[in-house]
Amino acid sequence: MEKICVAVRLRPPVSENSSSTVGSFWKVENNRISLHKIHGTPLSASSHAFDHIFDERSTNASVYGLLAKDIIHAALDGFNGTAFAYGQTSSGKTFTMNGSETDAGVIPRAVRDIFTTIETMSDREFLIRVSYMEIYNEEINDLLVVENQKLQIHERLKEEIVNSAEQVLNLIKAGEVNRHFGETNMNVIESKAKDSNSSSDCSINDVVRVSVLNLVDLAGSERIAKTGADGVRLKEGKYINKSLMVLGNVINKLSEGSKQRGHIPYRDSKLTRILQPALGGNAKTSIICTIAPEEIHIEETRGTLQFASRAKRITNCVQVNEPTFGQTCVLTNGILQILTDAALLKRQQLEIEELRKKLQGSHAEVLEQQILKLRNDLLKYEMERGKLEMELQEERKSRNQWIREQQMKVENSTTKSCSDCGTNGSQVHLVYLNDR
Ligand SMILES: Nc1ncnc2c1ncn2[C@@H]1O[C@H](COP(=O)(O)OP(=O)(O)OP(=O)(O)O)[C@@H](O)[C@H]1O
Repeated sequence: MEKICVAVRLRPPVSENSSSTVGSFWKVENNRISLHKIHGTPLSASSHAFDHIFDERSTNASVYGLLAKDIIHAALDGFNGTAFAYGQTSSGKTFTMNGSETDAGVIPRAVRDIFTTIETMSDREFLIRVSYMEIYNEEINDLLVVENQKLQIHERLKEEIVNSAEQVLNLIKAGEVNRHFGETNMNVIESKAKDSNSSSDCSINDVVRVSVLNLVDLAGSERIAKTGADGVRLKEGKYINKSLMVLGNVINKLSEGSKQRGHIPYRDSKLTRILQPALGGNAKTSIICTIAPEEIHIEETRGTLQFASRAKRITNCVQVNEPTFGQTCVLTNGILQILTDAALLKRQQLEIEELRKKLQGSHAEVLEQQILKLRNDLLKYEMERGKLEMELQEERKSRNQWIREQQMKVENSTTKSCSDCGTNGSQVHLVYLNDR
């Protein structure tokens, strides 16, 4: 059992003067953030402690080091991992996940870290697959394939096999063009110990570890209220809010004690279905909640801090994704399942049945083709035979005709020369005919 790691990051004020003209401000002390009255005491109801708090001077490097690095390294060891940013619009989610020109965010740092770490892990070989998608208006769009739009949760996203950080970053850049709002970036990491061919038995070295790493940049949670959106934006806001509302509900439920919690509504939104392993499931998870320091955002910030406090109470059940004795892992659409003995047996029976059907099918097909070929050959021979028979009859006719002519000639000449030589005319015919 492992608690979700939750941090809060305060972005710098938009204008230098904005914080000095207000009556209250957020103060960061160690791992605690509190709302203070100017020249006054902290408001006790607005004081929260988290795993980490990053003030306005923090860098993406420090956020990555304290919040994401462990998850990325654990993913390379076979654990599922998720890191996502949550917060109101313009509070710094994209700055944290993607970064800026001068300060790369969690995603590019993670991608680079994955490949540099793999270099050092000389005892294992890795297969890294990347998919990149967004959830927009409660629909899943594949950002790597423009035609793959409005996918169902069970439909496969394109997974690109990659072998360098640059390749992944280029894919993200290309996918960015197709993007609307909220998105999920998913890396599937598969690894196997090297030199595992020593025995024909399934040794521990043959075990493949498959882990899924989700790096998620969520949309802002309050578009309708703050932007006065209408039309398409209103629809977007409605769906984005639905995803985030369900995410809030799931976190609320999970934060309650296991006895009270009851049904967890993961299935109520695409986002929570995808994040299910990260929330109360088998994954190491970090959430970075971004907040704005300005007084006009105090209510939103309170909401974000409440979300963060609840998330902090969630425990996940984290285990490495490799089959233990009697178990096998299968990966379907990025969701990893570990099969028990019974499930494995059933699966194998189905596979055998399927193979048998295929085998029977293919055998019958081969026989049918052979029969068809034999039939064709037979037909061909019969036609040839008919043709030859006709030719033979023609031949016989013309020979008989020729024989008759020769007989007549012979008879004539015999009558004429019989008295000269006394030769038997029929003998000449026979020899001639045999020579033709
Ligand atoms: N920690 C930070 N340090 C410096 N600048 C920041 C920081 N956080 C945010 N900013 C700046 O604040 C602005 C808004 O941030 P950002 O776009 O990341 O917000 P967001 O939460 O992703 O918004 P949205 O929900 O609209 O996508 C950007 O100009 C960004 O560069």
